[in-house]
Amino acid sequence: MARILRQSAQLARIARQSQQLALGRSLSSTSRLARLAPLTARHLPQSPSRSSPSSLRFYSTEDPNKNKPSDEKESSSNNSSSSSKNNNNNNNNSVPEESSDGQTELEKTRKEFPLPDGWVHFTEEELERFRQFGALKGLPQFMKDDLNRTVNAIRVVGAPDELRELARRHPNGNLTIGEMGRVIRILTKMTKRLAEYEVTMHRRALGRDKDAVKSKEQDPQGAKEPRPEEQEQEKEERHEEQTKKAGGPAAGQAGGAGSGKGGDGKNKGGKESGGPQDGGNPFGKKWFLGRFSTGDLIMAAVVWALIIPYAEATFFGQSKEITWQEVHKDFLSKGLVKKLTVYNTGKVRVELHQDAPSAGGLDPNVQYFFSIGSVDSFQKQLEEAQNQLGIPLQDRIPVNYATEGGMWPIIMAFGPTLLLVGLLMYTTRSLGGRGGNQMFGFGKSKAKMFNHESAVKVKFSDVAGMDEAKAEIMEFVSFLKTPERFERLGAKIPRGAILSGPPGTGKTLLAKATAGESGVPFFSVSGSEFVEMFVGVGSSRVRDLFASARKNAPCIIFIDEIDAIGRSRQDGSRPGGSNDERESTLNQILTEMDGFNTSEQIVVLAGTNRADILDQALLRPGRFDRHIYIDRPTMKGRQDIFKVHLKKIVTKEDQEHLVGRLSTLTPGFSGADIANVVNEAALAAARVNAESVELIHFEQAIERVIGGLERKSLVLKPQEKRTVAYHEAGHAICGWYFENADPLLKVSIIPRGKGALGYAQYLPSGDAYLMTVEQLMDRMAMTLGGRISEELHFPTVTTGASDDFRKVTQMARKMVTEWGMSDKVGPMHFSEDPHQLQKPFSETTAQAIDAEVRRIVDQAYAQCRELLLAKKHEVGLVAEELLKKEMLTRDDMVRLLGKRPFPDHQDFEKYFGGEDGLKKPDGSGGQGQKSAPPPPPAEDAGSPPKEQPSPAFKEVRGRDELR
Ligand SMILES: Nc1ncnc2c1ncn2[C@@H]1O[C@H](COP(=O)(O)OP(=O)(O)OP(=O)(O)O)[C@@H](O)[C@H]1O
Repeated sequence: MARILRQSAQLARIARQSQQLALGRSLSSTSRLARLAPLTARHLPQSPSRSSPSSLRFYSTEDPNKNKPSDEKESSSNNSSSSSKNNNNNNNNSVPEESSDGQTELEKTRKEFPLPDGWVHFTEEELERFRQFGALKGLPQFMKDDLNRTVNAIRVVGAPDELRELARRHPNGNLTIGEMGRVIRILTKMTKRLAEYEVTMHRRALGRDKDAVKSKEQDPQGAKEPRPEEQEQEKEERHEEQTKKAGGPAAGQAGGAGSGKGGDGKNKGGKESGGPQDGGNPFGKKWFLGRFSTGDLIMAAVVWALIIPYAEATFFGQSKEITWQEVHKDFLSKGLVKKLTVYNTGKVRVELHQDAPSAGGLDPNVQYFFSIGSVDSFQKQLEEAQNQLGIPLQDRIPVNYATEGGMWPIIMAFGPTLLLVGLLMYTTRSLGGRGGNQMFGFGKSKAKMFNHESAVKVKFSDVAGMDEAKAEIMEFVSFLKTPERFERLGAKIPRGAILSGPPGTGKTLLAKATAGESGVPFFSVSGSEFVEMFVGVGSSRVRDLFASARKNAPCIIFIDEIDAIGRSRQDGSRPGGSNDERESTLNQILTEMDGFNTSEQIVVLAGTNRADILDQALLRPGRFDRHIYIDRPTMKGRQDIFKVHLKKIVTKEDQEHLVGRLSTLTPGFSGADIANVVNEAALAAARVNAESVELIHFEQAIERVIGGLERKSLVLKPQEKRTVAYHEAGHAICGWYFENADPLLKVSIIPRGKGALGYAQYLPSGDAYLMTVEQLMDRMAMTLGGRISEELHFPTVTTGASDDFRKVTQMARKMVTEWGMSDKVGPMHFSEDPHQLQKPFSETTAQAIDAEVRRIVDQAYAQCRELLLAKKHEVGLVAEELLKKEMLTRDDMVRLLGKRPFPDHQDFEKYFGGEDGLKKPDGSGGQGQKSAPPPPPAEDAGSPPKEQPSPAFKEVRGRDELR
């Protein structure tokens, strides 16, 4: 009961605060909670004992004054009033006093607040006990005040009988969860009633203030010495004012002299702000629940249930530990013991008969207990003692067994569940992100928004070598900047553009530059970020993305790698094709793009390497109206891109010549490759502590980008090295003597990258877009040069030519099936589709194709063998030199073989000094300059068939390929 009353103290405070709120005071719920918490937490460390008192000793169901004569009753009442006043001189709220008509103020007020059904008035003894708790050392003053106010208020308004019954049933505070719920309900009722009471008292006090002010005005001379209560009142006002100054919760209340007995909630300055204007109840159920959520109440109840038992032990448990001998001698032998309760903690509580304290000269307020070793030994001892005392069997002392520390069973039973629920709530909130209205925020778009002022600094000048694409996309910029220019003439602005092309060609860069130029927000998201394992998340993210975009219009949305979601919906037949989640995401994009009108000024750009697999619905006019294909840069484009990136590094090389030479060396390179080469060159220079980046560093970088790292640790056996040298020499001789072969730059037997034991580098004749049959035949013959050289110089052949055969066969097959270069098969195109089960040609055609492919390869073989037989000596020369030097440049070749019998192409002549060595136009450089590599294999699945034969970047594979 004491505990429950303590809770009422909190409730009183809440009620009072509620009243303050109603009067215009602001008191946040956090401060309320902050004030609730110390009530329990601050006092725990002071607990010397944890035993609980028997509530029966403090409370009874009957009013102790009930059977007393009325004058005695009144005096009792008055005594307790005065005692309460003495105990707490701040206790100026609702302390009933005797009125002139003989009725106590308490009785009068009680009449105004008739008890509802099931409510009782607490006895003075019960209330007094509660006040004692307030007087305990260590309790902060504000809590003591609250407690006293609550006691006084409860004294008038009463409390549900259930509360008393609960307290009686559970003196140790071990409530079940169901009972805790009941307590919450009871407390809610009490709070409401207490609040009503305080408001009434407050109104009454206000009325008295007004009267007092009036009488003062009438009798200005009649200032009297203030009564003690008034002095106390003023004292409290001063205290409140100080609190206000210190930023306390009672802000906004004007100070001033008040008169009359009073409620704490009285408006001391006579100035009421925001108070209830009418007679209605400002603390109606709705209001109450609005201020204190169910969560707050449950929290309070849980804290109460878990912590209060300790507080109770601290403040109420005037307990005394005694020994078994004392129990035997002073209690059992005198027959004072009514019951013994054994707790799981090894303590036994001694419950005495009602009249035992007086009979045995004991303090009735002390709870006695003793410790036992084990339950068995205790039972034995007790039995022996009772036998010894000759207590008859029927009068033996009953022994109870109970669990102490009410919180532990609850924690053990409900702790894990509560923890789980708490964790779940926490995760929900923290993952919920903005708004948190969607489960875990999965449905939130992951698009990053760049603000033009901060993040997107890219301009069109940073994007080199794609003039047509830039011009095309410029229109979007003008639309975002000056939409009226287009709308005036009734033109509809394209809603979006698909930027497609091989990887690293600057699609993202172009989109960023568009945002940078137009100066609008830029939402960047990758198609794969819409994909989640949960169905519906993708479309939800699309919705969220477009909703954010609408809020920030005008703006640009850029969806990179849109093929992750925009793949054709008919592709279900393909492995891993049909996917409901992907399709619903795509549908949502289609819907959103239809949903905004052209005046909304949202431009959607999308980047992909696989425009060919996109759904047709995405590509139709009205959605992605523009298709901008961004190819690998041309010679001019590469020069421009090199210029952009060279600006960022320190080099003293002649810019014009450097750019030209590097661009010549890098046909087929994308913008990203070029950026990488420049960066690698700077790193190479830094590695050797060079002052600036030189040409050699660039060429090393190109070689590294193409061929991978040199593998110095890979040591070949002498015979293997010899085979590799003759193999590479075969390629080099072919490249030197076939007219249509690409000019040779370098031949090496230093292993590089993955599996390449040696390689020959050639420079393809510029940006070749077309190839003749002769070029193809020479290239095939040159590719077969390695194996044929092995045949001619060794008794056996090796596995090293496998990759060469693959390339040759592929070229020959394409000549027959795609390029119409076979008379027998004719001008036909049979594309190879690995997913098609049936070939798109008859068996006869298949045989014809096979025969033609074989014929072409045989022809190339014969052509190569003929040359290498004729140049067997030269092959030997080059191979032996290679074995000596491991790497030969074009100069070495000229030295060994003389000038190449055919002129080289223009760019090669210009930047590599033709056959006279690697001289720059100004005469510098020349001898000793390392040559550069060819472009990387141009096998891009998404680009239109640019079926140039892959460059002869030789890979000699090891034996493991056979496994
Ligand atoms: N035309 C260009 N001008 C200047 N730099 C370029 C150009 N193209 C590419 N780059 C460089 O390459 C980098 C990568 O380019 P970007 O990310 O735009 O390629 P992408 O086409 O979007 O590639 P992917 O298709 O793989 O996403 C850029 O950051 C830039 O440094």
